[in-house]
Parts: sequence; structure tokens; C-alpha cells
Amino acid sequence: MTDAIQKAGAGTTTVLEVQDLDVAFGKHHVLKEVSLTVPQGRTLGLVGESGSGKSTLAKAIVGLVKPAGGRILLDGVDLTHTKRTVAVRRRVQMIPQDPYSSLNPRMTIGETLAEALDPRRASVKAHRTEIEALLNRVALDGEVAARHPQEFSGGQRQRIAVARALAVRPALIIADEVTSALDTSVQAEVLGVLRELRRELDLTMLFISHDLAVVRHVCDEVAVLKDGELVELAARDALFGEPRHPYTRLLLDSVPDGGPLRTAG
Ligand SMILES: Nc1ncnc2c1ncn2[C@@H]1O[C@H](COP(=O)(O)OP(=O)(O)OP(=O)(O)O)[C@@H](O)[C@H]1O
Repeated sequence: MTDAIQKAGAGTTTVLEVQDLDVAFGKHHVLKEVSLTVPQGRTLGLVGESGSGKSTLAKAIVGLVKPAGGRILLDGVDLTHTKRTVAVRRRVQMIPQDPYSSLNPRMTIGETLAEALDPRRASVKAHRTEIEALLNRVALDGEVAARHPQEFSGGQRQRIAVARALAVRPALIIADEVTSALDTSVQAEVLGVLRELRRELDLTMLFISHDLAVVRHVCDEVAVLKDGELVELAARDALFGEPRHPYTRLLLDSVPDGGPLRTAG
């Protein structure tokens, strides 16, 4: 870590704590001693060029990638040394990038949400009220529960994916490029829903995006990854107003309006 990194959220409960995380694929060292925290009710943005390691960090947190070193703590429990039981996996919910492949096409929206609410008793009938409330939370009508994912637009599917993540009542939501497959107007619709939910439900979120404008719109703090190293972590306004690390300044200079980042390669 460099001295450009400011500790965020002092004095609040920490939900996610990543300590000196190392991930390697063979000889390729993809994450190098990454440390960050996400306090309760806050959204941390994670930005960086393509290949900087953003998705790898998300995968390590949900247990899809095994770290070579360091620790990941969720509500103080060390996930790197804990068996990923169903109960542990439910504590972190990922909203993936692709709304077209993330929902099971054979299940109705109601069945998908019922399963997320209660895997042991995934009955739409038993959970009808909660399902309707979840759909309303993401600005959808309760009657969509009877329909299948392929009947919806990309933005609607992404809102359904948000509802499914909420249904699990996770400690942490990881949103990995949730708007990058969507048109700009639809992006705004999904981001509006997320902002509203954060306020109403006190959600704790790691929000991964290569799009600085989106991050500025949604996040409280922002972490900058460069070639697997965390070079800066600061409150949103500080990062956008007075970036301390030269690489952050470079990223901001390359997009004066805060628009999408240019990617490497
Ligand atoms: N399973 C894997 N095996 C080998 N290398 C991998 C694997 N997954 C990722 N990598 C490599 O790790 C590096 C970081 O990839 P990662 O997907 O985490 O970057 P990213 O910042 O999320 O990029 P993007 O914005 O393009 O999704 C890349 O060089 C990638 O090729």
C-alpha cells in the first residue's frame, strides 16, 4: 500500500476487510497485497483498467479463486480459512455483468426469487408477499413473478438480478460491471434503483466498474487498482477532486468528463 491510501469509514462497523491479498495464476501475480475495507452501509467503488484484477478480487471474495496469501474477513470471520458452506456463500451475493445469462431461463421470476428467499422451501405461493415486495423494490410490478427471464429487457433482467441478491439478505453485495452491457439510458435506470436501495436498505456494496462516471454516481469511497496493486483508496469527492496518486490523476485526466475509462491493450 502507498501513503496515498486513506482508511475509509473509521468508527463504523466493518463488513468486508481484505488484508494483504495475493492471487496468482501460475507465474502471473494478479493481485499484490491488496488491502481494503467496506464499512456497513457504504459502497466502495473499485476502478482500474482492463486486466488490473478487479474481477479476480471479486472472485476471491466469493470463493471462486483461491488466494495465495492474505485474508478476507466478512463480519470479522476469516473466509480464507472457513469452509464455504451454503450459509457462508449466501452472505455475499454477486450481481454479475451479464443479465442475459445470470437468470435461469427455465424458472419463472417468482421461482428464482422464492429459491433465493428460502432454498429449503422454495414455494412461490408461500412467499408471494415477499416476492411482490422485492419486485416492487426494483420498480417492477408483482405480476412479473409468473414470467420467464427471456420475456424481459436487459435493464429489467438486471433489476431482477438485484432483487434476487436482496432476497438472500446478504451482508455484502458485489456488483461486477452491472451496467456495462446496457445502453446509457438503461444504465441510468439500474443505477437509480441501486441508489434508492442503498438509501432505504443500508446496503453494503463493492461496486466494480471501469466507468468513472458510474462510480462517481454510486459510490461513497473509491479504490484504484493498477496492475494488481491498490494505489489509492479515498472518499469519492476527495478522489475525484484531489487525486493523490499519479495513476489516479492519469485516469481522471484521460476522461475529463468522468466518462468510461480507456482500457489497456
Ligand atoms: N482463471 C485465470 N487464469 C489465468 N489468468 C487469469 C484468470 N483470470 C484472470 N486472469 C488474468 O488476470 C488478470 C486480471 O484479470 P481480471 O479479469 O481480474 O481483470 P479486470 O480488471 O476485471 O479486467 P476487465 O475490466 O477486463 O474485466 C488478467 O491479466 C487476466 O488475463
